[in-house]
Amino acid sequence: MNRKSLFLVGPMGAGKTTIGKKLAEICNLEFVDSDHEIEVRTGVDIPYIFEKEGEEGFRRREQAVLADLTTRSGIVLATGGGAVLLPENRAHLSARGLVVYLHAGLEQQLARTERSEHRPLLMHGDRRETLIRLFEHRDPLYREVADLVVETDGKNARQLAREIQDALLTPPGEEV
Ligand SMILES: Nc1ncnc2c1ncn2[C@@H]1O[C@H](COP(=O)(O)OP(=O)(O)O)[C@@H](O)[C@H]1O
Ligand SMILES: O=C(O)C1=C[C@@H](OP(=O)(O)O)[C@@H](O)[C@H](O)C1
Ligand SMILES: [Mg+2]
Repeated sequence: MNRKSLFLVGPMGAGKTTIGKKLAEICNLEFVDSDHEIEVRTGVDIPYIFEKEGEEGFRRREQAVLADLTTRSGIVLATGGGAVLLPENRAHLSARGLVVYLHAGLEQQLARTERSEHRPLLMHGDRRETLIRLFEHRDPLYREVADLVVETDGKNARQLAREIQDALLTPPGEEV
């Protein structure tokens, strides 16, 4: 088994957290979610960090956690949607593991972020406008770091986990 870690990137609602868990399960790897790790390390939730320190404070904490978690081998890491914003994060993601960009169309992003009390960036203003603006800025950054781009529209989490497993973890010589 390839012990290189798998890093999932993509917009809010792409399914990074959900598919990451499934993927880790079927590949027998440890699952880690950077947002969850930030919450464990700080003892508070992400909306609280945004409220007290703004997005800038959250990005500093995210940067520190990613610098640490990307050094680990044999994990599936679900990142947050903004993990690719800082060049240092992109460098770590590219250099230290296999990066999977979970792509989702706007309608899917909208449907899957309907319940987003824990996503501060979607709490105010028009969710559709926000998702469009973020995606225009970030899509090129996701593509820049990706070893593999996976379309998530119309597929369930189990199918997607299998698809990624087949694409990345098939032992050499056993490809069909
Ligand atoms: N492929 C999928 N098909 C249908 N629903 C999905 C899919 N992936 C994720 N979801 C649902 O969308 C919501 C957001 O998923 P989540 O894993 O939190 O996304 P992310 O971590 O990328 O923001 C969750 O309610 C999850 O159950
Ligand atoms: O897109 C973003 O900037 C963010 C995405 C969130 O993670 P998910 O993509 O897992 O929802 C979380 O890190 C934070 O609310 C900011
Ligand atoms: Mg998530």
